Amino acid sequence: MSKKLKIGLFGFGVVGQGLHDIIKSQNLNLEIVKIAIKNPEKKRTLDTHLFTTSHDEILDNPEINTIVELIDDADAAYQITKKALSSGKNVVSANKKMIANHLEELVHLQEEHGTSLLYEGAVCGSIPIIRNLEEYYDNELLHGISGIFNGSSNYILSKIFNEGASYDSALKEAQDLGFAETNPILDVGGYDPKFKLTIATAHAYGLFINPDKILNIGIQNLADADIQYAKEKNYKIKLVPTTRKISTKQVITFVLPKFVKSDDFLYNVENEYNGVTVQAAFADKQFFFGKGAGGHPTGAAVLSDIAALRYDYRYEYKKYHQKNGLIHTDRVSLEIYLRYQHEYTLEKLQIENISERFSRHDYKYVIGNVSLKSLLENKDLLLNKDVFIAQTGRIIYTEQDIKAIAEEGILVN
Ligand SMILES: NC(=O)C1=CN([C@@H]2O[C@H](COP(=O)(O)OP(=O)(O)OC[C@H]3O[C@@H](n4cnc5c(N)ncnc54)[C@H](OP(=O)(O)O)[C@@H]3O)[C@@H](O)[C@H]2O)C=CC1
Ligand SMILES: N[C@@H](CC=O)C(=O)O
Repeated sequence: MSKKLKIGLFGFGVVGQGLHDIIKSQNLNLEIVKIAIKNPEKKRTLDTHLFTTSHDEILDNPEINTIVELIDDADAAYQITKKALSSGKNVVSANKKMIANHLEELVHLQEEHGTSLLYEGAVCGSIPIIRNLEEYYDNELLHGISGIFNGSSNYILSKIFNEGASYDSALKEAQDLGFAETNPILDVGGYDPKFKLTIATAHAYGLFINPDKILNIGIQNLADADIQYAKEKNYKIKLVPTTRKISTKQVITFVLPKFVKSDDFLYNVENEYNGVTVQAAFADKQFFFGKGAGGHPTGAAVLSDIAALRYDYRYEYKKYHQKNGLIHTDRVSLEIYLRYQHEYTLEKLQIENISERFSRHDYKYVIGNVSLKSLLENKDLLLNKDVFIAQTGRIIYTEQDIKAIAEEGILVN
């Protein structure tokens, strides 16, 4: 018989309410004892006695054995999670920013206190990618993961490409539908998919990478000229995070808009749907597809984690404990499309091997190669409204680069 879960829920917004809807529609061996919210004046759909603004009223309640953390404040979420794990309560969270920024510490806290932190809902909503990476793929065989990890930016891109909508109206719709983060720059600026990529990389390769060391360029500078360029070539633009093993010991990571061709799985992933492509040595390409945002899809992933706790499930972080000697490096070049205004941008980024160039007073672009290191070092330049960058999908490195990284042990963790 599975144990009864007595839940303290933090957050009753899009995901908290989505989870509640699912729980009440089923006969599960669990009870939500109390719900913490921020604003006591807000009208609620449940009895007021269930709500509190005091975190400690939940965290110090010995009857509550499980914390479900679904708030939109990463700092407060970190404090809640730390206290809960340290005091013997298991935690389910969907807060990718909090988890990505503190994962290594949270892993140690779980080990120290024999507690469990599960977060399937934090990465690609309803897609069960973390448990698959954790349980199924051996890192020797896993070449890489990439995909669409952010529902809001994909929603915006779908509306722009398929319906000719404006960027601003599509963003407003994504916000109204509850897909966007409270600060939507996290979505459109590629931060949210970067946090998800950080977590996925920990489970894929056992690497805890500081998110600040991962390049994230988003879609906020996308202009009509870029859309027209993509359409003329029959491409769609998608925001694509990538983690890739470039040798037996080296891993690269980045988040960039990408020109996606019609034969790519990602081409038909539209609106708030996400897709994760896993490339493995023998299984070859595999593709996971599902809703990446929204109260019910995310609530379903959170409930799956809650259910797993009834059977004492915990992530083992096997690849981390294997001490596989993998290092995170930025020593590769990427082929990119770069729209720019001033020649200075090309010089500063050190664009090489330019294969295509167009220059008109109001629209200039090149297709060429740039090092990931240079993109990271010049991120401020790339945020300038005059600049838009998209990867073509070609990653360039030589045997010499790989040897040099191995010899120098260059780490960007
Ligand atoms: N929306 C989505 O599709 C998805 C969201 N997530 C993640 O899930 C989490 C929740 O997102 P979402 O439901 O959309 O956010 P919402 O903004 O809809 O809801 C946030 C909830 O958190 C409460 N809250 C905020 N700060 C505090 C605090 N300090 N103490 C107690 N309660 C607090 C708010 O209280 P009040 O009601 O009083 O304002 C509100 O109920 C975020 O981490 C998000 O990144 C993950 C996957 C998908
Ligand atoms: N803002 C996020 C919500 C889910 O993680 C997204 O749009 O994907």
